[in-house]
Amino acid sequence: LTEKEKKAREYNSDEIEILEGLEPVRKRPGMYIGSTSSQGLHHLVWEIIDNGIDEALAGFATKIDITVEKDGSVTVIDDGRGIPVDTMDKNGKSALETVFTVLHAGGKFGNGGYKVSGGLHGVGASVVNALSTNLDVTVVREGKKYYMDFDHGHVKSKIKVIGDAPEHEHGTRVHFTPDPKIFTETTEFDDKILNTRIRELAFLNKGLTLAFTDQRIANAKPTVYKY
Ligand SMILES: Cc1cc(C)cc(-c2cc(NC(=O)[C@H]3COCCO3)[nH]n2)c1
Repeated sequence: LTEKEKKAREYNSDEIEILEGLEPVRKRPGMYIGSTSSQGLHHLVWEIIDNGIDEALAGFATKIDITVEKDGSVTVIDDGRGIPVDTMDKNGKSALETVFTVLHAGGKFGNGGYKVSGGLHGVGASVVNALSTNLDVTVVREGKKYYMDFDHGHVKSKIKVIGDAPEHEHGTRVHFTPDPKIFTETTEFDDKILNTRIRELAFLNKGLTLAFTDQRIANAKPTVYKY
């Protein structure tokens, strides 16, 4: 086979999906997050938190922990059911991978009802993934701990079981580093912006606990919001 013939043969449906999936997001980020200024940067956190709020609205998550890590990356953890990890018959990928690599892939709403809160259970997750140099996700559900990570939205390591978990432990942890090639104004999170909106989200979702910790500050303690 000539190189040309090999290339033609390799360009199969997987390529189509990935190109369709996230390339447009990196090409026109403003279409998906409004802008690539500080406001767009913080929108990444809102998208991930919104998915945790959807899980709380569904009646499963009671707490969402948000942390700015020392290196400026962000970790968000909820105690919901955990994003499903089983393989989707549609594309042979795990539901977890699909949520982070396919645009508009999100959770169905129980009663099929229309969305009332922000996100659509995962629609924003793939956008955050596309605009991050690295994103890793850990899911604890049904007695097992699953892990996978991504590089600029592309799968870096496929889903794998990294351990067992007690039956009563469950949830999702998403950790991401915004891409400085996209967020050219700043990739530095502002804890006044974060605290203000996180407090607002706690007020809007009474009963849900949101805790914020800024690890860039020495001996930082969580600020807990609950109404
Ligand atoms: C059943 C089901 C289906 C889908 C698509 C997402 C979820 C889901 C999604 C989340 N959480 C998230 O996406 C983010 C929310 O912030 C904490 C880290 O995980 N919890 N549960 C659950």
